[in-house]
Amino acid sequence: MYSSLFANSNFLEFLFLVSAFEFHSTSSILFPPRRALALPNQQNRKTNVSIVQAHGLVKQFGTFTAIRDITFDVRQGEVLALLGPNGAGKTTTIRCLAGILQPSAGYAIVAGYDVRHHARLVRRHVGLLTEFPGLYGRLTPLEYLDFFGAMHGMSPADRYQRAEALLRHFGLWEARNRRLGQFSKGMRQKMALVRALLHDPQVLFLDEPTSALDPEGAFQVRSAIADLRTQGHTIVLCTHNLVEAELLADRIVIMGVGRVLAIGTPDALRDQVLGAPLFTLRLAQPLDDLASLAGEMVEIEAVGDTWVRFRTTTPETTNPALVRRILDRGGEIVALTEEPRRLEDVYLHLMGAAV
Ligand SMILES: Nc1ncnc2c1ncn2[C@@H]1O[C@H](COP(=O)(O)OP(=O)(O)OP(=O)(O)O)[C@@H](O)[C@H]1O
Repeated sequence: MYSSLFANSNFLEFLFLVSAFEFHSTSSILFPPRRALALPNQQNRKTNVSIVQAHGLVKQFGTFTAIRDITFDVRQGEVLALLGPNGAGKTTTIRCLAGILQPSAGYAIVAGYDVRHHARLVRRHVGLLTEFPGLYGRLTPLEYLDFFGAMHGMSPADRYQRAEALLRHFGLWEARNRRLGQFSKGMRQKMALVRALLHDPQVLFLDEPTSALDPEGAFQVRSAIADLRTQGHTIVLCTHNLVEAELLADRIVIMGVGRVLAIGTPDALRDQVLGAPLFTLRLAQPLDDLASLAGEMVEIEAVGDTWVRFRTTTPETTNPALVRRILDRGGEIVALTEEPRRLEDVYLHLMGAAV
């Protein structure tokens, strides 16, 4: 019976919150009071301060090593996406960072606290949205949030004020008197986001927040995350959706099974894995010295009578100069297009190399 309880993600989430509450209720004298509530429309700023630092994290389950040598940081106000195949260790990584799993080796500092030695403090300062969040279907949104706000040690006035602000922000205020059991999946996921944000956490961990949703629900939740990003929330997002990662994340960590393969902005990953931007220039008529003419300015990948495909790291200055040169020689340009360098190609390339 206990094993089935522990296997239930709702129960784990409940433990997560209760343990945060226990700490708060016994230690409020030792630690400073909560920060003033930040309303959802307040603008936060991006800074270079690392609010999440993972150094050589390892997690073993018995003899099985789920993650090894995981190292990255997340700056304040940054959205970092963890991308990787099934079983790569994304959930294990964020569970270690959220203070739910004890790392087997390495260390991590989250919101100023060591996850190994101050897991409860870490849990108090982070919000976690699990892949399949459970809601209590018989409660209304306000009852539900009031319950979890109390768990976090918030006063009744704070609980109501914060719940109202968040429900309004996420377009759920009109549904405040409906039971959660009547909510659509998109609404439920937004409620789970509201709950994760209720105690104004410094870092938000979102584990595949759109994976179980239909396109409309996924759009709603993605928009909500984009809003949070605009406001400067610090977010770690696990996803399988490359478009979502590119849309929402400042930087992306690509994981192979149990380890980090690459980290960077989408453009930096493209440059790193696929090389410099690639362009194709097409002419109306053949131009005799096209290859030598272009070859002096750019790195040619392929060339024909009426076209040339080339790379350059400085397209802003090099491409106009190349165009001028071709026109001066009497060439007639039909098109100059940039070849798409898709994040999917980066991902597949890295997965192929990692096998
Ligand atoms: N409690 C556990 N006990 C034993 N093995 C576990 C446990 N939790 C996770 N694992 C294993 O660790 C590995 C990484 O799992 P994890 O859930 O972190 O991957 P993931 O990248 O989140 O996968 P997915 O994309 O499928 O959600 C998997 O092989 C998984 O079976």
